[in-house]
Amino acid sequence: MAEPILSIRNVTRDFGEFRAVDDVSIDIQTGTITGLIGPNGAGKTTLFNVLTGMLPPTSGTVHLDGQDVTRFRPDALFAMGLGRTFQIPRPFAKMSVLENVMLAPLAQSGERLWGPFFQSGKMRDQEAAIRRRAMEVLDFVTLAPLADNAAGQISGGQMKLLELARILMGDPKLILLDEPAAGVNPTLTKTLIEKIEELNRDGKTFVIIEHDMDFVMQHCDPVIALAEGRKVFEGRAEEAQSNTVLLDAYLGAQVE
Ligand SMILES: Nc1ncnc2c1ncn2[C@@H]1O[C@H](COP(=O)(O)OP(=O)(O)OP(=O)(O)O)[C@@H](O)[C@H]1O
Repeated sequence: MAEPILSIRNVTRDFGEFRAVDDVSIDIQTGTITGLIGPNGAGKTTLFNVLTGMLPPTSGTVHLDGQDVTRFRPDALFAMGLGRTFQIPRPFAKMSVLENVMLAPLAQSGERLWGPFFQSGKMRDQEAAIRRRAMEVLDFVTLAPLADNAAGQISGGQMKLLELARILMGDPKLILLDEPAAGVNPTLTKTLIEKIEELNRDGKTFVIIEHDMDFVMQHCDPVIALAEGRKVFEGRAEEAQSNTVLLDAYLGAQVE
């Protein structure tokens, strides 16, 4: 098998005495849409935060494309092709949808990368190129008609599409989505799924945290489950549904 795009080895993350992620090892294969499931508090978002450099692991390693990126900063990882969205989108509310997208590479790749352009006389050309690219990605995520609207005024589902547009500015090869369908109406969820599948056919790899089991069953393969910080299942979606360890984990979490 080809080298995994992301290799997570024995990752543990403690908050004081509490172990939120416990010795997790996962290989994400290039070209897959992996579903990451598990009851509330299982450690899914914490694992994303470790993978994207927002939190250092207490121990363990993360390799991206074979390179050890453990403790790399989010902007460095974004520049290397790792994009992520958040459970709760947080656009700059007063800025337009287009401006939010135009800011993405500046805010996330850092001045190091873009600084020289802005110091040179090419600034205006550069801004026009960023604007063109931003309109392209807005068009792709179906938000072009809302380009001039304030980002704070669009719906929650549209904000999720806006987040996807922002990370697409970096042309990521690996995209981590945290609950993309949560709180999104069925029409926009359908659009989001179509876009994910189109990007996937184009070669982009996805890891998706999602509670909606229909979504996971239909669109994710493989499925990985965490419970109380540990990996308790890895396999096909159909197998997840009848896995007793996993069912116990969900029932246990409900009882608590
Ligand atoms: N910064 C933090 N400080 C202390 N505890 C934290 C912190 N972040 C997360 N935790 C704890 O770690 C555990 C795992 O949380 P996490 O958000 O990763 O779970 P999750 O699987 O993403 O849950 P959900 O599905 O509800 O989003 C929870 O018990 C949470 O309270």
